[in-house]
This record gives sequence, C-alpha cells and structure tokens, in this order.
Amino acid sequence: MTSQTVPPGIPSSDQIRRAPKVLLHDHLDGGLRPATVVDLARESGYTQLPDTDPEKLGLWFREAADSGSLERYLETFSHTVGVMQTRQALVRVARECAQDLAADGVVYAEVRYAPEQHLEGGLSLQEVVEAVNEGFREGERLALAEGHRIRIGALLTAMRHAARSLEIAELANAYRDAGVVGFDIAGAEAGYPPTRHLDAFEYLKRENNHFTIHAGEAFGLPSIWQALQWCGADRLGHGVRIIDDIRVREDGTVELGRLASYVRDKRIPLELCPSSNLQTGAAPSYAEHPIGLLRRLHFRATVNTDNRLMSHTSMSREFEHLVEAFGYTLDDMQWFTVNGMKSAFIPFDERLAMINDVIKPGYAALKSEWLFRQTASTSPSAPPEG
Ligand SMILES: O=c1[nH]cnc2c1ncn2[C@@H]1O[C@H](CO)[C@@H](O)[C@H]1O
Ligand SMILES: [Zn+2]
Repeated sequence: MTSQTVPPGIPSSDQIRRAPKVLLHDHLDGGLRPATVVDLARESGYTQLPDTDPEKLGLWFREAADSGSLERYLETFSHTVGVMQTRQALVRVARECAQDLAADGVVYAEVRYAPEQHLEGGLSLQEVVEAVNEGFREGERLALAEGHRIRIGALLTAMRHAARSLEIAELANAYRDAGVVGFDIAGAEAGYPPTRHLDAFEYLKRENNHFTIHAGEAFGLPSIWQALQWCGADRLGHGVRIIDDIRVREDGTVELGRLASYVRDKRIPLELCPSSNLQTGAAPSYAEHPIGLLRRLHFRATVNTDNRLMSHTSMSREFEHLVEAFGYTLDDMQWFTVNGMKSAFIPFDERLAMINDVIKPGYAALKSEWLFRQTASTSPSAPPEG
C-alpha cells in the first residue's frame, strides 16, 4: 500500500508565531515587560509597585487582572501609568512594544494609549505623543535590523470618565499625518456611555478622521448601538456582546436581530480580545467565546491582545488558544488577519499592498511548508515483504 502525505490542518506553535499577524487593539500601558516596569519604577522613584521581582510582578498583574470585573481589571493600570510619566520612559515603552510585537510576527499594529494619563511629570500632551512616536520609530528600526518588518500606527485614547475627549480628538487630528492614525475612548463602560463624548466624535467626522470606541465589553447592546448609531464609530473595541442580539435555535438555524444584522451587513470590524474577555468575565472560556460563532457567521471579526501584560498574552498566544478551542487552520488565521488589515485606519492602497504583498505571500509560504518536509529517515519504514 502506498502512503500519501496529507497537508496538516492545524498550524504548529512555530508556524503561528511566524505567520504574519495584524493587531488593531493593544494598549501601550497594558503591554510593558515586567522587568521594564521594575526598572522604570526604580529610575523614577515610584514606590507603589506590589513587587519588585519581575517574574512575581508579572504574575501579580495577571492575577490581579483576573478579577471577573472590568473595573478591578482597570485598577492594575495605575502601576504601569505610574511609571510612564517621563519622555524617556515613554520612548522606551513604545520602542519595546514595537520590538516585542515584531518578534511575535506582527506586521501591522495600531497601539493605543491615553495621552492625558501621562502628564504628571510635567509633559505636555504634544510631548507625550512625540515621545511615543519616537519610540515606535526606533522600535521599528531595531526590529528591521533583527529581521522583522513591522509598521505601527498610534491611536489616541480619551478616558470615558474624564472630560478631555474633544481636546484629545483635536490632538489626534493634529498628528494624523505624523504617526497617529485614529482615536478611541476607553475606561469603565457602565455609567459612562459614549454619547458623553459626542462633540469629539462629531469633530472627527467633520475632519474625515477615524475612530473606534470600546463598546459591548462590560455592557451590552445599548452601548454598541450608541457607539454606532449616535457616535458613528468606524470599529468596535471588543463589541463581543453583539452576541446578545444573535439567537441560535435548537435546529442550528440562526436569527440576527436588527443591530447584529447592521453590524454584519455594514462589515463593522469587531476588535475581539478573547483572553481579556475571560479575565473581565465577558466570556466564560475560549471554547465558549463568541468569536467561534461570529467567525462562522462571517462577521468582520479580528483577533487582538488588548493588554499583553495583564493577560499574559501575545498575538501568537491568542491564536494558539483559538486553534486549540476551534481547530482553526492557517486559512482561518489568514481570514482573521486579512479582516484586521482591511479594517486598519491607514490608506486603502497601503492596506491592499499589505494584504497582497505581505500577508497572503506569508500564509502561502507557511501553507506550502508540508510539501518540502524531510522524512526522518531515508530507509523504508518497514522491510520489504517476501
Ligand atoms: O479592555 C479595556 N476596556 C476598557 N478600557 C481599557 C481596557 N484596557 C485598557 N483600558 C484603559 O485604557 C487606558 C489607555 O490605554 C488604560 O489606562 C486603561 O485604563
Ligand atoms: Zn481595550
């Protein structure tokens, strides 16, 4: 009997890491290396850290964020924001962010942070943006020297409980051709509806600029509805609660409510962050995460990290969890990645070139690897009979 090699369905961890990935939802202040938090605290005299051993501190972030509530999860950011108050600290954190993402196979990322949270050391909003941009450019250059190509755009976030959103929107607009590609609002969702910031969103629309809104994470459909129909968001940060408007009947047929239909029909990108959702209680497990159904129903779903430090994750880890939970193949990974690139805030030509010249060739190379696999031994596996 002759044996035939079939292409492997499931990507290996190594292939997942090498696959080109696109990241649209990652917080700069949620992605520091634990050792960097310790260094920066020492340099700046910040004494509030719960531990000064990098390994223990990393674990502390993970466990403290694993609280089942968005509010408790967000409390952990006081320590990262606490050590990001100088120009040097911001440059370093942004540089390492670019290097870490690039080493993980991310080719395009939009990384967000709230400039208003980095003024305690006397920096101006403009100085904060320029420091972060400088760090991203340095990180891109260093990554290239290490053989990894990555491009990073910044998203400026306004905090939803504060009242500076118009000012931050203006800042995003002022730097739009200088490293900033869009705007966002973040922070606790319950009690702070996006409509509190209508003036900022209306301003950005008049400027033909782009924005995403954290909505449908801790709070359900009304928040998503407001973000889209009152505020005009281009994308939804999380948006995972759209599942509340989808009914799967016992016979397996699916019924979409008006809002879910709108989101799918208009191809509204969902910036899904599975690990983060497990920690804040927005989803019970990877296997039960709505991403499985949303992918099957062809929503414009994307995979994201949210906060790599608090969730002890990376793009590769997120995909590993999904591959394990749903049996995703390289084709599924490519689908999520192309969705991400289509939904990016950079110009159309650049998105298209990224898809056609970077992402698709990258996946094609990985998908063909099995063809060139060497067998372990050159001798026949069983002695010829007779
Ligand atoms: O998942 C999230 N939902 C809402 N807000 C968040 C999330 N992750 C981080 N932040 C908030 O965004 C700020 C700027 O980066 C962070 O300081 C944190 O307060
Ligand atoms: Zn987020």
